[in-house]
Formats: sequence, structure tokens, C-alpha cells
Amino acid sequence: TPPTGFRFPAEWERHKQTWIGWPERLDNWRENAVPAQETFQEVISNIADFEQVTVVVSGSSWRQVRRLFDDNQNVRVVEMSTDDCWLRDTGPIFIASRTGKSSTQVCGVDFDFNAWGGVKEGCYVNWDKDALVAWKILDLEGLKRYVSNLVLEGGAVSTDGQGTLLATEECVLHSNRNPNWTRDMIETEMKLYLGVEKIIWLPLGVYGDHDTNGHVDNLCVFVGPAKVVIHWTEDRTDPQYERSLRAFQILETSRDAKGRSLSIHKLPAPGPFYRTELEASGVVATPQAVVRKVNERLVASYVNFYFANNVLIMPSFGEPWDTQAKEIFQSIVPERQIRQVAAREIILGGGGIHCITQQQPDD
Ligand SMILES: NCCCCCC(N)=O
Repeated sequence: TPPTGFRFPAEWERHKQTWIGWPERLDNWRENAVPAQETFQEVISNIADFEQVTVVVSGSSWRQVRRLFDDNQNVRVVEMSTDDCWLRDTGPIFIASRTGKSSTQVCGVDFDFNAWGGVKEGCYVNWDKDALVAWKILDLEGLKRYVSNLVLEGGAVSTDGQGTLLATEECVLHSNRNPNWTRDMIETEMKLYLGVEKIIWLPLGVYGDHDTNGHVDNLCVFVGPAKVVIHWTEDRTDPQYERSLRAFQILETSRDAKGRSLSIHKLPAPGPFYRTELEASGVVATPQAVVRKVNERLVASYVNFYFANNVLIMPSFGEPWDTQAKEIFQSIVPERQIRQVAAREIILGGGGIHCITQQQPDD
């Protein structure tokens, strides 16, 4: 039965901690996953400067990862078996209800997961360990678990914490997620379990985002009440142009759950970037996972950032756009520090900084 009286808090609201995975599978992460682990270590260290972090790792990596953060009191390392490390999508979506003036009751929704498209179109063919991650996290935290049979990933939705949700039709309504559900049934289930009243549907996600079929957390997310950032290019020859323009036009005429129009901040699209021969050759292809090909266009977006307490952690790609994007973010959230982390190694795995994190609201 769905939760009642709860709401989906915005990512910018106060966190108790961040949950994050650890990259290990060699058919997704090149060079024994070492370059990705160095990047994850940097993301974890940056978040841990601002809030508690729990890193979820396999038994074989526990000692190595614990030693990496030996002296860091803000980092906890928990052994948990997983199929990969995308806790945005395999972790619970935490919801909260106000119980009295200061305290809130937090619980979690365990949506169904099928590795972003199931056996035929997903990123890997076995996800039985990933399917238990949300339940295990809620069990570890002693929080109530609500189960929904809807296949939905945390990266596919963005909320303002005030009853509005952003999502892309390309992903959430994709036939490889919930083939037997109508649009109405999907909308109803999302509203019921996330406590939202209004869903703003954007047609298509970022061009080339085959891993997730266009997750909204690469295209457009809330950065404040009635305030969004959108992945934007002025290059009319780039296939992204039409996709961003259509989303922009819909956002311009949309109203949020409180009837407000949205202020839309354009973030420049870096790149485009393509996987090099060296980057492709470092991955050990297996029949179990999607093949990482040379010259494949990578999905690089400044929209895939993470809000931790008092900080915004954004990706950098070694481009002049990095500085412009940072200035735009600083103008939007002047009260926050901004940290930049080189994110190419995460992008090569099919996601970004937002995709590897999952916030747990403060209670
Ligand atoms: N290979 C799987 C990539 C998953 C990306 C996750 C996300 N939220 O975009």
C-alpha cells in the first residue's frame, strides 16, 4: 500500500547523508576500474567535506576502500553486493513527512529496477543484486519500506520538493520499462508513491543517452522552487538542438504544482565527446553487459551535478565551458560552495556524478 502524508523532498534540502556505490565491474569500467575509482574517491572526499557518506562496496573491496578513507570520520564503508554502482537508480527514493515542528519522519520507496531496459535493452543482463540494494539500505537505516512494482529510476525524476516532478517521456514511458502499464497508470503510481501532484513531461532526454533512454537528470532538473537548469546547445546542426529546444518550449508554457511559471537557466553542452580507442580497449567486453564502442558519443552534461549540504558538486570536462557553467551555477545558488570534479571516467560508464549518488534526507 502506498505511503500517505509524505512528500518527495528536494535534493537541496538538508541531508542526513549521501549513499554512493563503488565501480568494479570490468565489462563497464576500463583499466580494472582504477580510473573510475580515483574519480569516485574524489567525489566521495568532496561530499564528505560537507556531510556523512556511506560507500557501498563488495566484500573483496571493503578493506581497500576503507583504507582509502582511513582518517575520514565522515565516511562509512558498508559491504553490500551489487551488480554495478549507480545508487541514484538502485537505491531507495527517500520520502519524508513532517511530524511536529522540527522533526520529520523519513521512509523510502523501493521501485522496481530492470537495469535500464531489461535483458534485451538494459545495460547488463543480471540485476538481482541491484534489485535488493534499496531494501538493504532501508533495512540498515531502520526505515519503513514502501514497494512499488513500477520500474522507475531515481535519475529519471527531479522534484522541487513542493509537489512538482520533472521526467522525460522517452525514459519513463519507454516500452522497455513498464510495457503493460498505460501512461495514466504510470502517472498515478508516481504521484501516489512520491507524493507529487504535477508531472511536467519533457519529450526526449539527451541525444545519445542509450544507457538510460534519456534520464531527466542529464537534461533538466530543479535547482530551486520554480527554477530549473537545462542542457543547452546553440549548434543547430547538433541533434541535441531540437531536443533541448522542444524541452525549453514546454517548460516555458508549464506551471508547477503551485501554479508558478518556471525560470529556466541554460547550461552549455560541453563537447561533444567520443569514446577513444584507448578508452574502449580498456573495457573487458562480456556477453553480460552493453559493449562500449570506439567513437560512441558520450553523454556529458553539467545538469548531472549533485547537491550536498551547502555545496553543489559539478562535473568538469576540461573545457572552457567548465568555467561558464560554474559561474551560472554560482549565480543560481550564491549561498553554496561549488566543487568541480573531472567526470570523464564516470561518463565513460554511462552516467554522471548525480547518477552515482543518492541523498537521504535529515530527520
Ligand atoms: N550504465 C548505467 C548508467 C546509469 C546512469 C544513471 C543515471 N541516473 O543517469
